[in-house]
Amino acid sequence: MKMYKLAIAGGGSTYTPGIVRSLMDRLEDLPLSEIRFYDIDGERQSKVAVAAKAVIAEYTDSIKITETTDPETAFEDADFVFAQMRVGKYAMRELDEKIPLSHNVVGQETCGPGGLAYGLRTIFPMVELIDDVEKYAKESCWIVNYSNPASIVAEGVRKLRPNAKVINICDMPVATMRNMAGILGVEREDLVVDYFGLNHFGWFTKVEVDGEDRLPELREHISKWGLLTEDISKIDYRHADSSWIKTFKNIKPIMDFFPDYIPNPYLQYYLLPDYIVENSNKEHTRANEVMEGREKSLFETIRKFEETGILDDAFHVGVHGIFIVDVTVSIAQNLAKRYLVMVENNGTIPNLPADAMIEVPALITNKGPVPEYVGEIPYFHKAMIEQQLASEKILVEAITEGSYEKALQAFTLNKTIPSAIVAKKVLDDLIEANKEYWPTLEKKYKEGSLVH
Ligand SMILES: NC(=O)c1ccc[n+]([C@@H]2O[C@H](COP(=O)([O-])OP(=O)(O)OC[C@H]3O[C@@H](n4cnc5c(N)ncnc54)[C@H](O)[C@@H]3O)[C@@H](O)[C@H]2O)c1
Ligand SMILES: O=P(O)(O)OC[C@H]1O[C@H](O[C@H]2[C@H](O)[C@@H](O)[C@@H](O)O[C@@H]2CO)[C@H](O)[C@@H](O)[C@@H]1O
Ligand SMILES: [Mn+2]
Repeated sequence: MKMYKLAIAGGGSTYTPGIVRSLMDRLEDLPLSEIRFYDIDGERQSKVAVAAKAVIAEYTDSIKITETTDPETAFEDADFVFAQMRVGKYAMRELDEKIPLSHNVVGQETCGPGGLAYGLRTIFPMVELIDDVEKYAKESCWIVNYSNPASIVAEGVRKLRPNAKVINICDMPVATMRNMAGILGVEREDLVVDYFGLNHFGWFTKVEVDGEDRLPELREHISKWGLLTEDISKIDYRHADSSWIKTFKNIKPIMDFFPDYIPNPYLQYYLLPDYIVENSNKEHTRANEVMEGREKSLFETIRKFEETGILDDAFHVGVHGIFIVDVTVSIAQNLAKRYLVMVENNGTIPNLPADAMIEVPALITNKGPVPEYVGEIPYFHKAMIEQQLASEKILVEAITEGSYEKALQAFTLNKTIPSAIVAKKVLDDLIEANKEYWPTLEKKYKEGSLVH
């Protein structure tokens, strides 16, 4: 039996113990001889590894476990690398959210200026990770990447390391399908969906169960409750925070306006930005909620385990862990299972640029994802996608060319930002906050006098 060596980059992530539990649940499909936890923050890594090891010990003692901050130790001879780095950690996420909000612009970790800022921090570390993996791991090694902002990361990788074996994935579509399945009273695996867009920027165009169109029923439900089960207590606890409840409820106003397709919940930031800002607490954002919630409870669970040997059932698997393992099993066993992932367009959607990194259904094989033909998309969605795509592509050019003007274009083009004046103010504040992380963005031209 083939045994795999797997490394988790960003091993100190709050998601690590849950992902490890998903891996343990699937050992028959993905037998592991080794798991290596790799992080640039050794202290955080070793604390989180306490929990991850305790989870593994519930299943087996035959997996070699390594914790390291050394890329060679992490990736040598590896078969798979899971990437889940948060460059700048929650401290920078908080600024990505609060700086735009201070200018009355959406403050979000992956959408709008916060996402662009996070992208500017993440592309070069991602390229470094790819280079390390290529240097040390097996030639067949795949990087399965969750690191956000996935859309910008995918574009950066496409441009800077076009031949890298990286598959960029996101759990938002599967989480959305989990809610759809709950509403329809079926299993998520029973849904057959069509979907197109960019990451955190797409639409479900078909939802079928056993060949039957269930979109009309979902439309009807959403028009009353949004994309939540009628009984909110049934919701996955990862999504029980008020911000996630509001997010799933906001599918209702979006579909009241545009009932054709079911939007990815993240479209709220582009279609309802003024409403989102009005309803945001500028002093207490999602980063605070996560630090006070998921992160705090993880470290408390670890402390309790170290003191008492009792491991609370805190490492819920959820769709996040299930999905990354499903994708990996499909690669490892060449199953060609159909999942929504990011791929280079190349004609899948003929009326979008061939070099766009789109999110669509694809068959996941050991040679990578093979996208299913989508066909032309309507003008409204095409126009929205192209605006966002341009913002993300120009941002990547800004990084590679070190260009302030291109960064300003990327911010100005983003639909969450009302004008170039606001774009400049937000960008300048973010440059100041990201001094440690961003490449230098040179100004080619002397600044005009109108903008203060
Ligand atoms: N694509 C998706 O749908 C999806 C879903 C959930 C989370 N995520 C992403 O997963 C990541 C982890 O999220 P989290 O909330 O658990 O964050 P976290 O801060 O708890 O964990 C991230 C870890 O990455 C480490 N790190 C930072 N830079 C690194 C580098 N260059 N090399 C190696 N490690 C590095 C940090 O030290 C930290 O331990 C984030 O990027 C988040 O956006 C993506
Ligand atoms: O605000 P956070 O850190 O809680 O979540 C941000 C991430 O949100 C999405 O992932 C969800 C996922 O949809 C859900 O099923 C579950 O696993 O929790 C995740 C975190 O809430 C999104 O897809 C990611 O890109 C975000 O990083
Ligand atoms: Mn995502």
